[in-house]
Amino acid sequence: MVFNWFRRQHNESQEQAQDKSASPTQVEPQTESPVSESGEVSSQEQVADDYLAWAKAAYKNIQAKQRPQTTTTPSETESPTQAEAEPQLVTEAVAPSSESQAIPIQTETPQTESDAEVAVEAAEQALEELETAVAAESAIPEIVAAEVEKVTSIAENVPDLSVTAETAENREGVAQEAVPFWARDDRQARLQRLMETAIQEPEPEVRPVSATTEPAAIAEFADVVFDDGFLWSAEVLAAQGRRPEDVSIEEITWLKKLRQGLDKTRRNLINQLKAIVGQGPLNQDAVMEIEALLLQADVGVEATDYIIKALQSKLREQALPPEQAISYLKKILRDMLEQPFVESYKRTFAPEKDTFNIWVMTGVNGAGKTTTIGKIAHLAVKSGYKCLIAAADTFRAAAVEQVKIWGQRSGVEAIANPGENTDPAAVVFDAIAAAKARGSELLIVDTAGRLQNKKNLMDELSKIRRIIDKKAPDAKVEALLVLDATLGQNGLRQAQVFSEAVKLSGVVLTKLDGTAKGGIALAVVQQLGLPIRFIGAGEGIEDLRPFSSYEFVEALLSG
Ligand SMILES: Nc1nc2c(ncn2[C@@H]2O[C@H](COP(=O)(O)OP(=O)(O)OP(=O)(O)O)[C@@H](O)[C@H]2O)c(=O)[nH]1
Repeated sequence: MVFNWFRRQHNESQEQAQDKSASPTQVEPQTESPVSESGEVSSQEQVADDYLAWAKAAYKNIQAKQRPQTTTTPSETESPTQAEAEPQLVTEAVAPSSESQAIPIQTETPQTESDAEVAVEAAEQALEELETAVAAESAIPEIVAAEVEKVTSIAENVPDLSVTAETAENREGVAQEAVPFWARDDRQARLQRLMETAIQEPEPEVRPVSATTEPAAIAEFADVVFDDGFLWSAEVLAAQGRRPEDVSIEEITWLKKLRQGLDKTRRNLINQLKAIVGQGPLNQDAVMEIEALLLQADVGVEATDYIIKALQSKLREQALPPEQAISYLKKILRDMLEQPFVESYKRTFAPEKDTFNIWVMTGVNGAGKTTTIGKIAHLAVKSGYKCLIAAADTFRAAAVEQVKIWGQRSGVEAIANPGENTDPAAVVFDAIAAAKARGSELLIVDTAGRLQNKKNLMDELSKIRRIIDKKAPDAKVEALLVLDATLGQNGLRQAQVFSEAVKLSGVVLTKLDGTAKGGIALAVVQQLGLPIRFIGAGEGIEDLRPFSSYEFVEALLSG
């Protein structure tokens, strides 16, 4: 059952999800007692205990999901080389991505695992080639020698490689019979050298699975200390009604990253806001202070006015302690971010399964368009979609190369037109034909982001649209604007131009990591009326996720 990263649920329930008006990311959070099912308002300690229990359960499940990869014992059907190599290389808990530090209890990152697997495969292949060479009637000494050399050099270069004496002897035994007499002495000497150099490791020691991954120990977790980021992420997921058994380490890692990314914006906002809103109805000074804070975070004038009015009217009605005032502020922000869904836009933004979806990506150069295309392609592949990229930013030759590289990273082919300054619409034409021929479900179209001339931009985008309408009239077409969050209010002006040139389905906000201008998300929604569809918080392939107003606001305002 594939997890759909766009819908944040397993694909099995996609059909039902389409009927629902709210996606899981928009589930109204249970602000009082997120985990308790009794309906009673729990005490804060009880709530904290519930979250902790949830975090432990999630941790247990994450560990359990990783365990099958980590405790593999060699099966009888495996070749001696595999059987000997695996226990040695893969006995520690394995983190699914390079971000293994996201797991609160540190485990060894198995960096050597894939290297070694590749090396074992290479050695196997080289030995096979050697056997083939020596078995061939026509084999000549030079070929045999070259093959032996190859095996030897692989073994020399990979100290962990468990090509053991037995393996080499077995191979040799098989090969010896087939070796013509004239090759034997030379080969014998070289194989001897191979064995001497390849046997680097003693008998592989199968280390016991650590106590914390044993079922009994998992159940307890009494002395597990979760880091703050893990607990916060668990709390955010639990509050949205997620179940511990459905949560993956990638989701936790992403939330930690988002929170970390918004750290600068949050630190500038939260303490001062708490101090101000905790003093009862807002006087003129308090209003000005909040205004300054929000404007500094690039929330924008209109959005700031709206927030202050909403906050003020609530605080006039009722004096709230700081925590509750912040909770109310969070609700105001969430409602603002959700506003586009109330009137104009569908909440869920995911490629429809078994349908031809075309997503046209727009944005100025440098906004992170190429990177975003690669990340979305990666999400699509992970979610089980057949995906293709159209490299239609033909304005810059480097853009085509970049998008191809990102395509390779995500395992998605990029259709490009050789030659400089080719017609982007022609690339789209070819890409649609290729996508149809291959039964692709999602075609992501890169476009040039020339802003210097609005007319050019409009012409180019409308030409692409015309081709799409003609070649794929039944396709479900969306257009996304990629916007660099670090540009703050300047980015809004760009967004304005693009939204006049093409009907946008939403915005991808990139580079939220490390900016103090995270409030720009609110300005985009408030001033342009566009929903945020994805957010990027890093340069890595995993550093982009569908936008969730709840998660964003929590990351922005949780103390
Ligand atoms: N920190 C950070 N950097 C990002 C993010 N997204 C993209 N970048 C970086 O921004 C730079 C520009 O990204 P590109 O994807 O090449 O931008 P583009 O819009 O395609 O621009 P051109 O390649 O000039 O057409 C690269 O160095 C990316 O690594 C993000 O979410 N966080």
